[in-house]
Amino acid sequence: MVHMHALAQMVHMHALGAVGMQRGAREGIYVAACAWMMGMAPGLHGDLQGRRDYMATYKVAGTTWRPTRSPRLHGDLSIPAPHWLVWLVYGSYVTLVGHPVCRMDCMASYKIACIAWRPMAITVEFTPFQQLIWDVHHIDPEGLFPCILGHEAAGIVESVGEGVTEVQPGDHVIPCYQAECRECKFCKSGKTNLCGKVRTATGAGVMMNDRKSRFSVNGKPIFHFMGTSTFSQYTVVHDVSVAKIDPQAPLDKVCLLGCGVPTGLGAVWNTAKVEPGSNVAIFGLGTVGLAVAEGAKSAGASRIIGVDIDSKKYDIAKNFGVTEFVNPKDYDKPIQQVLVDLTDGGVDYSFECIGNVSVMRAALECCHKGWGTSVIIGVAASGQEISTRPFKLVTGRVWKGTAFGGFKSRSQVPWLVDKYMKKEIKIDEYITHNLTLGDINKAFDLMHEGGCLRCVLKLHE
Ligand SMILES: NC(=O)C1=CN([C@@H]2O[C@H](COP(=O)(O)OP(=O)(O)OC[C@H]3O[C@@H](n4cnc5c(N)ncnc54)[C@H](O)[C@@H]3O)[C@@H](O)[C@H]2O)C=CC1
Ligand SMILES: N[C@@H](CCC(=O)N[C@@H](CSC=O)C(=O)NCC(=O)O)C(=O)O
Repeated sequence: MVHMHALAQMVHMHALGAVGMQRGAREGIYVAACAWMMGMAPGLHGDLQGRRDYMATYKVAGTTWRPTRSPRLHGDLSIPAPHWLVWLVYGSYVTLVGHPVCRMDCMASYKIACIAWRPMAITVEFTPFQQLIWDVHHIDPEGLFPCILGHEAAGIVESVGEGVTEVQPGDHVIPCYQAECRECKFCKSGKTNLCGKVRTATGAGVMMNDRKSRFSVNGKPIFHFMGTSTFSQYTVVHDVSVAKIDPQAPLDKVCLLGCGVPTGLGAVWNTAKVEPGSNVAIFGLGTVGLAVAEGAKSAGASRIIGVDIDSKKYDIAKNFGVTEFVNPKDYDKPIQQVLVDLTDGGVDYSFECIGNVSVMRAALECCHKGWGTSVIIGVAASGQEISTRPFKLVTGRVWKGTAFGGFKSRSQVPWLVDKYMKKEIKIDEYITHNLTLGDINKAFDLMHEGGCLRCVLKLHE
C-alpha cells in the first residue's frame, strides 16, 4: 500500500499547452487544458476542436485563453476523427525522420507552447499510411502513438499529488526525461545517472501507479512521451521527474537545460572526463555537438576538431570552442583516416553527436591506439547496430555511451541553471530562432535547412 502510494506521487505542472484533462485515478490529480489554436480551420493542418471552456491557461501570463471552469475538475477534448489521422501521420514523421523534429518541438517554456499534432502533416511526404504505422512500431518500439510529444521544457508547478514533498505549486521546474528517485538500485549505485523507478512506465507512455495515461481525447487515452509530454500547457509527470530550479532563471532560456546542452557538456565532463591538453573530435555540430565543444574547451582541450557535412556549421562552432573543421565531403578517404593523419595517430576523445551508426564506427576508429575513447551520444533509429573490428578495442580504444551526459537530473539540473545564471555556461547562443506556434512550419523548414540549432516557440505574444 505504501509502495503504491509512493508510486502515485506526481507533480502537475503547467508548462506549455495541454491536451485533454483527466482526473487522476487514485491520486486526485487533474490536469490540463488544451492549447491548440482555435483560430484556424481544422483540416489540412489538423487543428483540433478543443473545447473553449477548457482552454485553461489561467496562470500563464499573456494568454488569451481563460477558463470558464476550473481545469482541475473537468474535461476532455473533442477531436474529430479525421484528426487522428493527421496526428498519427505526424507521429510517424517524427519517428521516421527522427529526433530533430522532436527536439525542435521540445523547446518551450511556460508562456510557450508547442502542439505535437498540429500542422506537421504538411511536411509529410511519405505515402502509404499503413506503411507509416508499421514503421512507427518497427523503428522504435518505444515510439507509442498517439502521444503528446515534448521533453525539453521549463515550467511552473500547478498542483501536486498526495505525498509529493519536494516541490510545491508555484515552484519553477525543468521536467527530466531521465528521472532521479535516489532510492532505486541505479540511483544508489553511484555508477550511473540512469534511474529505474519509473522507467518502465515512461517507456510505455503511462504513469507508474496505475499504468494509465493522464491524457485523453474523446475518452481515448493519449500516451505520455519520455515521462514528460511537454508540448502542452499542462502536463503530468512523476515527482522524480522534475528538477526544482532558481525562480529567477528565465524559463524561455533554461528550457534548453532539459536535454541537449547538459548532454553535450556532461558527455565531456562526466562520461569522457576529458583532461587538459587533449585532442578531441566532435562528429556533428548541432546543439549537442556544440555543447561538447563548449565542455571540451572548458576542460582545457587543446585541439577541438569539428566534423560536419554542413560547412556552414564551422562559423558558429568557432564560438563554442571548435579550433579546426573537417568536412568529410572534402575527402576521398574515410574520415577516420583523415583524422588519424591529422592528429599523429588519432584523437584522445571523440564524440558522435548525430545518431548515424556508420559515423559511430568512424568516431571509434579515429581514436588513438592504446587509450582513445569514443562516446556515443547520438540516438540511432531503433534496430540499428554498430560494428567495428574487435581488434580496435583489443588495442586499447574504448567505446562508451551517455544518456543526459551522465548528469543526475534532479540534483544537477539546478546546478546547471545556477551556472547559466553566473554566465559560466552558454544557453542563449544555442537559441537561433524564437518563433510563435503559428510559424511552426517555418521552424521545421529552418531546421531542415541546417540553419537552426534550437528554436523556442511561443504560444502567445
Ligand atoms: N544520448 C542522449 O542523452 C541524447 C542524445 N541526443 C542525440 O544527439 C544527436 C544530436 O542532436 P542535435 O545536436 O540536437 O542534432 P542536430 O540535428 O541539430 O545536429 C546534427 C548535426 O550532425 C550533422 N551531420 C549529419 N550527418 C552527418 C554526417 N554523416 N557526418 C557529419 N555530420 C553530420 C548535421 O549537419 C548537424 O549539424 C541526436 O541523435 C539526438 O537524438 C540528444 C540529446 C540527448
Ligand atoms: N527508444 C529508443 C532510444 C531512445 C534514447 O536513446 N533516448 C535517449 C534520450 S534522447 C534525447 O533526446 C536516452 O537518454 N535514453 C535513456 C533512457 O533511459 O531512455 C530506442 O529504443 O532505440
